[in-house]
Amino acid sequence: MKLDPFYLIVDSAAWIERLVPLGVKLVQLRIKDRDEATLRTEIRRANGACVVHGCQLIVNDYWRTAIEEGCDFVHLGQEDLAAADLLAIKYAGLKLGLSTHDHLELETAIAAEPDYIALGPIYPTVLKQMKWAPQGLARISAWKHRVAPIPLVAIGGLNPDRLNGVFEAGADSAAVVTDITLNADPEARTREWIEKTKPWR
Ligand SMILES: Cc1ncc(COP(=O)(O)OP(=O)(O)O)c(N)n1
Ligand SMILES: Cc1ncsc1CCOP(=O)(O)O
Ligand SMILES: [Mg+2]
Repeated sequence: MKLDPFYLIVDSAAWIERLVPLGVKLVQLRIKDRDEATLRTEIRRANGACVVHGCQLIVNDYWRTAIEEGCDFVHLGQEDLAAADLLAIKYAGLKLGLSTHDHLELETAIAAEPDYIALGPIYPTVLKQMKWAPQGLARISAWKHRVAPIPLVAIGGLNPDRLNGVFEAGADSAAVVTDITLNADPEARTREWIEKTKPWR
């Protein structure tokens, strides 16, 4: 499976409706701490916008609601995976992306036969407190060697100036949150990401 090299991650359907029409082809809805009804409405809205614009939606964490809302791709961290019903996810035909931060997590992820594996944080991130030190570019190459042909996603502290480095190290896709959502001009920054990831498309 080929992943788009630009992987946007946002926390609301409003962000998806705002940025996906610019040409984003791979987006994750990463919602935290919202009630079930809001979550469902957000997933439904996000799915609608992605269908209209031919964008692949990936729902973070909430795999049951994703199935119920007709989505086809979920992202799970290691703790999410341990609590999830992997057979139900596969039986429903969902594609699956998994987070990894160390070798043990990598082997756990490979055993689950995912559709991509993410490695992070590559650089320091301001999005959330991480237990792991920044992994660096050499780790991407080591991961690529182990996971291929499973696509590899790099995440954490990425910006347009760091893209050449992560792709040359072996990443298939670069995921981003705050470089875009905290940018003074998210639309212009999104266009810059689309442009700079073109050579790997
Ligand atoms: C592409 C991608 N990579 C890693 C993560 C992190 O997932 P997780 O470890 O479950 O942490 P939360 O995002 O749920 O806080 C991700 N969401 N996407
Ligand atoms: C969720 C997550 N997992 C590893 S790094 C990260 C945060 C990525 O956010 P940003 O692109 O703002 O550094
Ligand atoms: Mg999670």
